Formats: sequence, C-alpha cells, structure tokens
Amino acid sequence: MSSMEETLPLNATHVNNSFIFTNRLHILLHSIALCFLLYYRFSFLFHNSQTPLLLPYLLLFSSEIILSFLWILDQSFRWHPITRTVFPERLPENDQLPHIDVFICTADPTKEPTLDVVNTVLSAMALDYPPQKLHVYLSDDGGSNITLNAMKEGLKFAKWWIPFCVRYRVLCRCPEAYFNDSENDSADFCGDVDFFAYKRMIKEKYEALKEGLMRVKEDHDHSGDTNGVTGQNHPSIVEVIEENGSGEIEQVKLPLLVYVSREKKPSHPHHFKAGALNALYRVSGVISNSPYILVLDCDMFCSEPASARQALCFHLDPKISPSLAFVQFPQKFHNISKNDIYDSQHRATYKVLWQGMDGLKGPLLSGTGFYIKRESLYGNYKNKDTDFELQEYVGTSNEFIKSLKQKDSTNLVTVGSELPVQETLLLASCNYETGTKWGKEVGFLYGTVCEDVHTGIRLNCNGWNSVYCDPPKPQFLGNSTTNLNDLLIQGTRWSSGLLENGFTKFCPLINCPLRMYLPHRLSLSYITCFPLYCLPLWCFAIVPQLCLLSGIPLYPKVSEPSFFIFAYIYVSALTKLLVEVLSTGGTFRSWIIEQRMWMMRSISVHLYGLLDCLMKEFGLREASFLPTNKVKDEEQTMLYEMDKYDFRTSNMFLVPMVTLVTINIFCFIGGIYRVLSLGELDKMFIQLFLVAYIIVVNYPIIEGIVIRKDKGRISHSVVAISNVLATIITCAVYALVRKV
Ligand SMILES: O=c1ccn([C@@H]2O[C@H](COP(=O)(O)OP(=O)(O)O[C@H]3O[C@H](CO)[C@@H](O)[C@H](O)[C@H]3O)[C@@H](O)[C@H]2O)c(=O)[nH]1
Ligand SMILES: [Mn+2]
Repeated sequence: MSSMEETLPLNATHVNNSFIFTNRLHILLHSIALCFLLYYRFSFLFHNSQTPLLLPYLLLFSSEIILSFLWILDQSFRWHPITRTVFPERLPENDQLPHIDVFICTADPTKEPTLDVVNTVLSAMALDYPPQKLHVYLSDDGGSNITLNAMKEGLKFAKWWIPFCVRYRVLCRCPEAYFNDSENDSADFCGDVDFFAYKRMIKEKYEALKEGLMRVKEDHDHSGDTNGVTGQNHPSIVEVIEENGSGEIEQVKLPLLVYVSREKKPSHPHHFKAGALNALYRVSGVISNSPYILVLDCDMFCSEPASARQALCFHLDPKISPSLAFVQFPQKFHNISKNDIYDSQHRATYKVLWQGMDGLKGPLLSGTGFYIKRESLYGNYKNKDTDFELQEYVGTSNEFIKSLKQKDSTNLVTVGSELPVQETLLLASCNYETGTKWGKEVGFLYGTVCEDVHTGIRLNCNGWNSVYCDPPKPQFLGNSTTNLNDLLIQGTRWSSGLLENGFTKFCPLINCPLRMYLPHRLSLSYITCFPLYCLPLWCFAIVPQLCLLSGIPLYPKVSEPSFFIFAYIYVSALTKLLVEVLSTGGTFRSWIIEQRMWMMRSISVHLYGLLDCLMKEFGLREASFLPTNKVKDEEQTMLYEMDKYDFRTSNMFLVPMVTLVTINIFCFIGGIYRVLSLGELDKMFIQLFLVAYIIVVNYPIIEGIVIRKDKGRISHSVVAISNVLATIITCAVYALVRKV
C-alpha cells in the first residue's frame, strides 16, 4: 500500500448544520410553548382547587406532563444527527484483513422455516470476504435434526452457489431473493450465454435443495419421532459441517460452517437468544476466535455481499477503532407493502433515532445486522490476574481462557482439521455458566427479552462507542411482522423488555456514569421509557371525551389567548412529524399511519408490556420469548397487500381498542348534540376537535366494525363486548358527573 493510500480515511462523517439548526429552533419554540402550558395548568389549579373537575383535570395534567417528559427525551435524537459514508476500496489487501465469525440464531423449525434459515446461512457464507477468514456458526435452539440436516444439504449447494456468485459477481447472494428478481444479475453478464446456462443449472440445484428440505420436514412430521428431544430439552451438539466429496465439482474454498445446538434442560433457565449467542461466543472462541463477529437472526439475510468490508471501514480506522464496540446496520425488510399499514419498517427508529444517536455516542444494538468486536463483550477480564480469577469470571474451560489471551485466530480449526470436541461440548452445556459472570458482565446480558438494547446500553456506559452505517442499498433484509397479531405479540415483548431495562435493571437516567453526555443519556432513557406512552394515551382516549359528553371543559375557550398555546403545541408537533416523514422517504399517508400505529400500540402493547414488566418484577410471571412467527399465511398476506388491517388477533388486544373507539364515537355524537343545542362550541372546541381527530386517524377500526365483510374484519363478538363495555363506561361516568 502506498503512503498516499494509507492517509486516505476509510470513512467520512456528514453533519447537516441547517437541519440541526431547524431542529434546535423547533425544540426551543416547542419548549417555550410547553412552559406556557404548565403555567396555564398550574394557575388554573391554584384558582380552582375546590371544583369537582379536579380529578379529570389532574389526570389530564399528569398525562401532559408525561407526554412532555417523553417529548424532551425524544428531542435528544434531533440534537446532533449525523450520516456516514464508507470507502471500502481503501481497505488493506485481503491477506491483511481480520477474521470474521458470523452468528446466526434459530429457535424453532415450525415457526422459522428451515429454508429461510438455509438462505440466511448461504447469504452469509457468500459475503464478499476471503473464505478462509469467514466462519459461519448456526445456533439451533430447537436442537432439531431437520435443521442439522438442512445445514448439510445447504453446504452441498454452497459448493455450487458460492463459485457462481463470485464468478458472475452476483449482487444479491441469498438464493431465494436472487432467483425472485432478475435485477440481481450483474449488468456485465447480461449478454453472456454461458451465464444463463449456468444460472439455469444452479436454479435446478436450488429447486432440488428446496424439495429435499420439504421432504425431510414432511417425513419428520409424519413419523413424529423425536427421540425424546424437544426444543426445551436436548443435549449439546457441535458439528463442523463437511461435505463428503461428491467429486462432482472442483474443490472450492468455502467458509467454515459450524452447527451448534447448546444443551437445554427444562430445569435450567436458557436465557433465550442471549443465552444462545453466549454459547456461540464460547464455542467459536475455541474454534476460530475471530476478533469481529456479525450477528444475524435467521430471518435476516445478507442482501449485499459488501457489508463486512463496509463495517471494517470503521473497525480498522485507527481513530475510531480503539473505543468502537460495534457497527450497526439498519434492519430493513423485504416483505413490506407500498403503504406499510402497520409501520413495520420502523421508520422512526432506523431513519431518525439511530442517526440521532450516532451523532452522540452511537446507536444501540438492534439484535441483528451488526459487526461487533469480540473483545468488547468480555467485560473487564483484563483486570483478572490469575487463571483462577478468570475461571470465576468466564468459566472453567482452559481452552477458552487461552483464547481470551490470544489476540487472533492462531489455533484455528479449518475444514478437515480436528475439532476440540470435548471442549466445545463443555462450553455449550447448560451448567457451564453456573457461578460465572456470563450474562451479568460477560457476553450478551440476561434478565430481559431485549438483550440487544440492554447489552448496547451497558457497552455505552462502559465507555464503548458504536457506529450506525446506513448505505443507500440495504445490506441486510429481514422479515418484518405484517399482521396485527404478530405485531402485538412482538410489541408486548419489546415493551416489557425495554421497560424492564428502564425501571428495574438499569435505568439510564440514574445508572449511567455522570460524565455521560446529557443528550446521550436522554436518548437511552427514551428508548427504555417510551412504552410509558400508554399512560397519557389511555387518558387522552377517554377523559376529554367523557368530559365533553358531560359538559366539563378541560381546555381554554377558543376566544381566550391561552387557546393558542394548545393550538401551537398540536400543530408544531404534527408538522414536525410530517416534515420528518416526508424527508425520510415517507408520504402524507404514512404520516397518518404512524400516528394510528402509535395510538394502537400505546393503548395495547405498551400497556400490556408495562403490566408484564410489573408482574415479572413482583414475581407473578416468568420471562418468556415467543419467537415471532415467520411462516407466511396466504390470506394474511393478501389482506396486507390490499392495505386492509387483519383484525384476527386476540380479544385481549382488540377489545380495548374497539371499546375506546366506540366511546369516542358515542361522545362525539353526544358532544355535537350538546354543542349545537347549548351553543358551547367556543368552550368545547378543543375537546370536540380531539375526539374528531382520534376518530379520523382510527377510521380503519370503524371500517373493520361496520363496513368490512371479509375474514379480517372485527368479529361480531368483539363488537358486542366492546359496545357493552363502552355503554357501561359512558353511562356510568355521565350519571356520576350528573350527581356531583
Ligand atoms: O430462545 C430463543 C428465542 C429466539 N431466538 C432467536 O432470536 C432471533 C430473534 O427472534 P424473532 O422471533 O425474530 O424476534 P423479533 O421480535 O423479530 O426480534 C427482534 O427483537 C429481539 C429482541 O426481542 C432481537 O433479539 C432481534 O434481533 C430483533 O430482530 C431469531 O433468530 C430466533 O431464532 C433464539 O435463538 N432463542
Ligand atoms: Mn425477527
């Protein structure tokens, strides 16, 4: 490498100053308005503390305080957002690049189709990286023969697939995605006859692989023979997948592929995905011990082969590298429809929040699609002087302790060489962690189902930085939840896990070191607190409505000057959101959808997440991680593609939503009547407007109750229960107020 190249930076950071200026101006003006609001509420209370309106008034005021608090936390992401570019062409030669391990997790062959897992594995093996420096590990928490067999079949196919990808510079190296879209062919070979013949042959092989996998699954389902092995109870298996030379094809160099199924026993907590990742950490430590690790969920494949080199543009940058723990890529999804009615792409997270955090100290771990430095998860092992101390810290395996001290992969196990079998089985056994610091200080942290966020926060607090890399082309593509039921289950898990972090385990507002930059601390707090939106949103969905019906004003009259405080806050918040949505690729429609999903999530999953978290805290419930269903349902997909909400979800989620919408409708009708007959428009305008706004935004729920006839509509029983509930609540409150 010439000295000229050596001095060229591997990455660049961009700060959009005018954007930051407008953000801060908005923060300033909005904050002033919030101060006026507080002043207005307090002075009202001071003058009217004896009125019967006190309870609704206090409820509303507390909700406004919580909303304002969350708003302040949320502004930290707008404080100093940055974007980054990378120059992978400036990286050193291949022989100087570090080794990389890839960890892929799967848990359940019925919910997570084996073919998808194989595709993820193949896409990772086909990364644009020297194969002898790439080692792919699959963790199978289901301990299933189907998955192990699929890995063997997958490897056979890889012998064809990877040379094909390299030779024809295939753009997307996940076979399923590749064969679905001809845009994935490199333009250089479009006129090449050989290429098309070769492609056809590979496609046939892929079809054969698919059929083979399906057959094995069917045989397995029919025989029902599990040899006593279940997802919750199985011994450890560690196997380097090797192909017994079929002689059909020239020997090609492939990345090492290792199948790991850690031991699980019902009597031992297995700590879900964090437990699986930690087992991989240890096992890979004595096999390849690569300094960098890519973590992937089985539902997220590598869509572009360039991500490893892009991540190294940060990890190998001498200025950033010493304190850099991980490079996070955004989660992007291949199954999202044009209008994205469930906001499944999580636009705000990957377009606003993570960029905002990147300008502070770096984004949090997002569970998948990140390249992490192995050393960053070993805690402060360096402070342990003796082997004995180290054993108490990371467990008794001497081989593993040796691997800690080795900086690089010197004792590498390669294809064909012998695996330290006993050691790996020990490392993957469920007793191994007993009495050690795994999950507490070492590895991915336990005690929450949002291990990613929890671990990310701890890394930050221990002084590690992270980087967010969002190149124009998606590097990883996953499967997002595109139906209400999965979304609500997943959302409840997240809310519960995040709140657990925020309240009980590690509250960033309190526990992070004092020297931490304030906006960064606020941003971490926002991530762990935002399910608290459920409290104000429940209040806003019910209190002003019932008061409207009963003629209790909660807001200033239109003719009063303080009306403008409320009008300003409302308009400013929604306009800011609109600008953000439009400037990050969204539309006017997605602006409405995001508000709707925010309301739906807040009143259902965030509330249940909060309850779940509290119950876990009081020992009334055990933590559980229900993996998201990844099996496609034709009917569901059809409704989704037609932009129709699929309301086939549990009553627990639906009844509150439908009840609230019904109360809003009752109160709106009653309110209009009142306003017209008593001439109270001036007094009740804000409340009437609020109710109308909620009804308009949630129109699809009304459509699901009244208009739709398809299977995804809201069932009659839910409508009946909700009507009864809404009537009881409305009448009871009305009667009560009358009496007072
Ligand atoms: O006991 C378990 C449970 C899950 N998994 C794996 O964890 C991954 C994530 O699970 P998934 O069902 O896809 O959950 P999601 O809600 O889609 O996952 C999001 O949320 C999780 C935290 O709740 C993060 O770990 C994920 O990275 C993030 O994509 C999958 O590969 C699973 O196979 C395990 O290995 N063992
Ligand atoms: Mn997932």
